[in-house]
Amino acid sequence: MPDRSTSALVIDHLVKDVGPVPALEGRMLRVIHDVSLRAEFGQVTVLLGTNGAGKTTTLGCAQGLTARQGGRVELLGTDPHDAHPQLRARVGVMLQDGGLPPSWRPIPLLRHLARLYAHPAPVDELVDRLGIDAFDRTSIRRLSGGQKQRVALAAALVGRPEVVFLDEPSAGLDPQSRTVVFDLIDELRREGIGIVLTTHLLDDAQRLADYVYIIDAGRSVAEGTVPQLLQDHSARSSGSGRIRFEAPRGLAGTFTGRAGVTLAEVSPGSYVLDGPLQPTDLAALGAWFATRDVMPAGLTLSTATLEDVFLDLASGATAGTRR
Ligand SMILES: Nc1ncnc2c1ncn2[C@@H]1O[C@H](COP(=O)(O)OP(=O)(O)OP(=O)(O)O)[C@@H](O)[C@H]1O
Repeated sequence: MPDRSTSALVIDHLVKDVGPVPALEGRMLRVIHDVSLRAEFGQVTVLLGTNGAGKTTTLGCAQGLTARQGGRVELLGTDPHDAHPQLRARVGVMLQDGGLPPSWRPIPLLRHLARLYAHPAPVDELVDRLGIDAFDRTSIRRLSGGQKQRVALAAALVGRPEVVFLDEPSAGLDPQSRTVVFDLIDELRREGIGIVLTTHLLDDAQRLADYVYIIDAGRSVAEGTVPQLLQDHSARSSGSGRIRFEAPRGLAGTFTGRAGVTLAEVSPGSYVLDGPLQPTDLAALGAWFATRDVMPAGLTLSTATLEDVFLDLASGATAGTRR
């Protein structure tokens, strides 16, 4: 069982340069300017960011794979950069490109990895759970992207890690495998493992995240639970909620909403109530229907999604600045 007196991972004002970069005449490029985050045990912490935002680089520093130029990193209570190799046995890593030896077959590879740990997870159970036996006669190099992903996840979990890093875990998975992987992640969370997951798939983040950090151009720009991020977004933006319905024509001018909440007839007989909607706006709309004796058709309510939050916050810029 993990020691819960510390966080699984703490990153404080991380700074990271890469290079020297030939295209910059050998200068270094600052790709992480200021990233802070905290991942707790028994939670899925999601790093969200556009391509090149700095997620993989941040994870590399978190795992101690690469030196940093500034900031503090504590993985399982220790600075991973100068930690004892034993720290590695307590950490599971699923890399974006798999990082698996291409000539091995999946099950012998997993059995080999299991022998490196004092208390490995039962390989047969992982194989069964992730449907790996269906393609065990194939070497890693010939596996499909989704099959490789499943082997990479099994490899990350075989040592019974206390914290696990999953870089784009659902990339390339068909819907069925995606469900299997998500169920497994839910189970790891219930077992108290700290899960740090990077993705740019907003559905994945919305489905899995206990806490989200949004990284943009090498900086942390927002954090919170999904409901908190949605709430902050709706406070920042008008038009974050929308109710659509069909009703007789020409009624829009008879509705008076709160400040910022407007009813428009967007095409004959099709209405949209738009604005920073609150429950009182639904009540006002219901009362308006009653006084007009209108029974609306096709009434739908849509609110902001994590995608709206992400598009609002992420500039799409990449992370580099010459040093
Ligand atoms: N060795 C390097 N030399 C030059 N640029 C680098 C190097 N390593 C990383 N970068 C740059 O740093 C930025 C951050 O890269 P990183 O891989 O961390 O992004 P990411 O958020 O994981 O992106 P993705 O979602 O596409 O995987 C990118 O602009 C990348 O091109």
